[in-house]
Amino acid sequence: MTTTTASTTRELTKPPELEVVNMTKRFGSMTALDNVSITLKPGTFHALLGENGAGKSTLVKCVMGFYTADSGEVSIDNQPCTITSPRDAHKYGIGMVYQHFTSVPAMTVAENLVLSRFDSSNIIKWEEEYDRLTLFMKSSPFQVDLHTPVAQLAAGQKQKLEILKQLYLKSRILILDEPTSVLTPQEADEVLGLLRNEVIAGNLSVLMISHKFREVTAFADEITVLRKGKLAGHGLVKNLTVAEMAQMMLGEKQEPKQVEKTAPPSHIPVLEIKDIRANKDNGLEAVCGVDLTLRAGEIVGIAGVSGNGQRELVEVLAGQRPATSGQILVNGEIYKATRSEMYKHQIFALPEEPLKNACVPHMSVAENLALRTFDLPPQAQNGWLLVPKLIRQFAQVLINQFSIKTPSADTPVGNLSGGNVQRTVLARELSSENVKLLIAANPCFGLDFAAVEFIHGQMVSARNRGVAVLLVSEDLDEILKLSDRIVVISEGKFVYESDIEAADFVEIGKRMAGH
Ligand SMILES: Nc1ncnc2c1ncn2[C@@H]1O[C@H](COP(=O)(O)OP(=O)(O)OP(=O)(O)O)[C@@H](O)[C@H]1O
Repeated sequence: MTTTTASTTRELTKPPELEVVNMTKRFGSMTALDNVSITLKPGTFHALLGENGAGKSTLVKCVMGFYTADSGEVSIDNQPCTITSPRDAHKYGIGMVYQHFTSVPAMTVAENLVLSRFDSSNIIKWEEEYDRLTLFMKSSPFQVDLHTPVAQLAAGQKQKLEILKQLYLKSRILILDEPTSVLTPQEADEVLGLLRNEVIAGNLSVLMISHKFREVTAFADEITVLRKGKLAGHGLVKNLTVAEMAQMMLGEKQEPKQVEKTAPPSHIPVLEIKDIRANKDNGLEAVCGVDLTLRAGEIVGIAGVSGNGQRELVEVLAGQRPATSGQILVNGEIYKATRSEMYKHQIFALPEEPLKNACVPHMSVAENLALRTFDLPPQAQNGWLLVPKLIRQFAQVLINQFSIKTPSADTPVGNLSGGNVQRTVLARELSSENVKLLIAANPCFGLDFAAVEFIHGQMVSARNRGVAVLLVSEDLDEILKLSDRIVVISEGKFVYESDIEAADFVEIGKRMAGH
């Protein structure tokens, strides 16, 4: 069916069929994608599932022309096509939306849209552009104010802009790589719901990488599952249960193993934050005087939309950013977050963006796993003589225990998939039996469901052993599931606090959105 509307700037023809046939991609001796075929039928919402390292990103990067496949082909409406760059993909109507925003914060929505065009000329006639953009916005499934600088948009609006960019570029096939990881559950539902409406109207096809079964069952028509680089299953969502999808991903049945909290939190304060203030990199205040006491055997969740000061607060606690005023006590002693204090009080931190903040990408998995302990026995003798064999053995235990998918312990950590980098850092930070205070920032970002369950279990077990856990997360569901107490951070201030049983979800959503 072809639909055209004279008053709109969007050509509403049916999207083309995208077919990937027998695609293989190797990295050295490692086969990331092994003879995989997938068909994205016109006007369908298709989810691409798989464990961390299954090959999902490699598949879509081959389709987008970021990588060149070793064999196999892509065809559009049964015509084989050569795609060697995202610009080529765009010619065939294929566009991609990433986990992270790609718009320029200091520029307005209109400027970002015009900038995104591959054919932008050197001279831009703004009046004409605004007329065209206004018409385009009217015909779009959602609207964002054209004159607002991107820096002032909430996360949901920014993600809508990323999608609008693709509609503006007339993409008819949208590839989304975990598009909701930075959104609140309400924002995620809104964005996916609007996309689904476009799919139902026959204006778009969507291929979405996701680890969230809730979103897959609510919005997708069809799934394709990858396992260890191979096609592991395919089917219609309406014919499949979540357990069946999970089984396709893992190759085996997995019963959910929820770790229960065993006792209420103690009254012993471990971390006391008193009127702490800290600046952003640009010198403006990010943390505006916050107070919090975290007790042994307690998980406190700090909820908030990213960019509200939580990253800077975690950096202060982890010794990566100075506080401009205020005081922090750990176990009643003044704490300045030095390495020796962290060691003395057994404080462990899982920062955001672990590849950048907690790993040395060109060093091996084994070396990264040993970063905390390489100079301690038994991995080192006399504090300086490193024993590589023991470092590797120690690494192998953690690789098995945390199911890190890596060709070997000697592979550079920068070559692992996002989820496996995260597992490597978690393995290093959570494996210490002695941890007393754990500070975790978005610990499950990008992890597959089995890994999330495992990490959540580890955090609750740590809590049950008396560890004080500060969980900073943009995933509200995660905070509600794990925390004993919830605090909402907005514009650098704690604007809501409640025991989890008494928490008011509507109020939390409002406070997170800055109301
Ligand atoms: N540039 C690269 N060099 C070497 N190996 C790579 C490279 N990119 C990916 N790999 C490997 O290919 C495999 C598949 O990775 P890919 O990123 O496609 O997985 P994924 O399913 O998207 O995982 P995740 O859910 O963790 O993002 C992994 O084992 C990864 O280590």
